Amino acid sequence: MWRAARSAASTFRRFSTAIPAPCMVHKRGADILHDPWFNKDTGFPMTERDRLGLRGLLPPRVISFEQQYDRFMESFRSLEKNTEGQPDSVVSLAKWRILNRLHDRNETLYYRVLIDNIKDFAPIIYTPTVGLVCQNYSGLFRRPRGMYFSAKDKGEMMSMIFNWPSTQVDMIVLTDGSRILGLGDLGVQGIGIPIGKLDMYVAAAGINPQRVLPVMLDVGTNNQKLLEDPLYLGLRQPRLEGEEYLSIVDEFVEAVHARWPKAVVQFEDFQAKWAFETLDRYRKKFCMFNDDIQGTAGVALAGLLGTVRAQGRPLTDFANQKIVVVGAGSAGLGVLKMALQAVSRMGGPSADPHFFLLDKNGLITKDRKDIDPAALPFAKAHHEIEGLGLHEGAGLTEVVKKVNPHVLLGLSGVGGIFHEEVLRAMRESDSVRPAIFAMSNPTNNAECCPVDAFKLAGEDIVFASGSPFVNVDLGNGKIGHVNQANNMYLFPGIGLGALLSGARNISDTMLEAAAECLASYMSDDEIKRGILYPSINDIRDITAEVGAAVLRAAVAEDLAEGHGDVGARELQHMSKEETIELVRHNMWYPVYGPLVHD
Ligand SMILES: NC(=O)C1=CN([C@@H]2O[C@H](COP(=O)(O)OP(=O)(O)OC[C@H]3O[C@@H](n4cnc5c(N)ncnc54)[C@H](O)[C@@H]3O)[C@@H](O)[C@H]2O)C=CC1
Ligand SMILES: CC(=O)C(=O)O
Ligand SMILES: [Mg+2]
Repeated sequence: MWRAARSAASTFRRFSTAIPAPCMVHKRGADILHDPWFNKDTGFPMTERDRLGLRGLLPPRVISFEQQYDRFMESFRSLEKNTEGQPDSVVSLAKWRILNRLHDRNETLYYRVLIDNIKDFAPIIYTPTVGLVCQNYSGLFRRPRGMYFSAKDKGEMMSMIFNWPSTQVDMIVLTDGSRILGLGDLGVQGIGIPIGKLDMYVAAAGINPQRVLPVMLDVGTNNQKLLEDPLYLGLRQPRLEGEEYLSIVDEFVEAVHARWPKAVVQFEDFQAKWAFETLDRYRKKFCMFNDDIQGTAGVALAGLLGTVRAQGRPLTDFANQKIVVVGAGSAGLGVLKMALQAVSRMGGPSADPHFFLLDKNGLITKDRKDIDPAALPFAKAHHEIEGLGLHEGAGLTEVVKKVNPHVLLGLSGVGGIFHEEVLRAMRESDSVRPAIFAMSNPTNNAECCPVDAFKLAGEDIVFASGSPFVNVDLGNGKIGHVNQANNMYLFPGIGLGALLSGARNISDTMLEAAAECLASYMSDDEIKRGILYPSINDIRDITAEVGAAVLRAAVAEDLAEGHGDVGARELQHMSKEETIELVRHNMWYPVYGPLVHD
């Protein structure tokens, strides 16, 4: 098992400074064993046991990293076997617990098993299981991870930020818990999302785990069930609104930038109104982005461009694609905004995109009363739809039947909304490869499952979901490929590229560069087979490419101030290959480093 894992690991090792600089430790004895960053469990060599006061605190035999790795994987496989036949949620939480215990105990081993087994473990530490973990957080809570700033901390955040033990923080993922995946307002329990996203940062972008900070901004919750739960761990008050809310976010971002002025901040799973408002408020002021609006947009655009290639059409044909987007929240609107920019680039300012946007009240038109200003650019005018027999508020089935779209894309959070009639209607699509993107998370919130999609919409479709599903056996040796259209393919590279360029802020051009890089990663042969995104096993490789593309875009726009030893001028003179090498070289890789000098 180790041998196989090691060969995958050797791919990663190429990108890293294989032997870490000697890392000396100021702690002694049990304090080292209780510090997951330094702890090697039974792997401490005798010299370190002698000199760090560890003798007698461990059983005498020294076990190698490889043996520890194999032992963990064996326990994991036994757990899988022993929980066979139990409900999915029980099995998933048991798997999460065993990984979380390792995370608490020994970070080096944890991140190594995570990196080497990312395909198996991403669904546990990330979507879908992370959703279940958030829902059950109060019961699962054993020890804290990350930082919690609450409305009660107003006026104190500047000093609180110095309670964080690491001297340097590079990457922060921040949530207020108001829209966790498609699960709604989970209050303080949403902390699981920043933790999972940052685990992906370590695995995919090689951000040093000592330099990441998951943050929960607890401004209350409107989830009545949580407010009534005696074990709920967050503030038991309704959410702050308006200026009161913004003053809390303002205070937090000021505190963070006072201590770590160059940290990149990713806003995650904020309800739409605050997602847009905070992005607007901060994006020109410091290096931040909103993953749900901007990361998702890039991943969706890359997939949409892939569907044009899958039809055997030139990319410029993107401007002619009829795309029905279901869900007009932070993700759906982010996707359409980026798609509109792409259409304008391809077809010029007079380009006329064929986008149809629906929310819970149906098709959005300019006749909509109290229309969300962010949805207005995508609202259909009467003359654009009267020929199709469509109207304000038309339902999804009617829209699909009358539009015959090339693409049906769901970011609604509503499980099963692409029901039988909708999927059957996609058979009449004007595309030779109709595309169905059921992007909502977690699994139960997907707009449809791939088995239904291939069965009802036809075997020639291209399919993508936000959470992982297995490929579909279509019989006769044919496979219906299931893509995972998830922002995990971009946010690690956006964050890493922004960090290593020392970008003052994250521009649209940097985000476009990320999307284009992902779009061009796939070969024509893969695209023809309906494979739009790389295997998650290649996530470090794709992240290196995306990170370098983002970095080059920051340099080209004169936003890069440099990072560490590499200044802005040096970045300007780097070739494409050199930027990729720089990014790879900066990726942290988990190996036990010596804790004492020879
Ligand atoms: N695959 C990925 O990478 C990502 C997936 N998502 C998923 O997208 C979903 C939505 O996220 P946000 O846009 O942030 O949420 P949101 O709450 O801002 O927006 C949801 C939208 O769906 C609409 N909607 C609700 N019920 C509907 C119905 N029956 N028919 C049509 N539209 C309906 C709402 O009116 C709203 O416009 C979530 O499930 C989230 O997990 C979000 C970001 C990234
Ligand atoms: C993937 C993600 O960011 C979401 O579902 O919110
Ligand atoms: Mg999200």
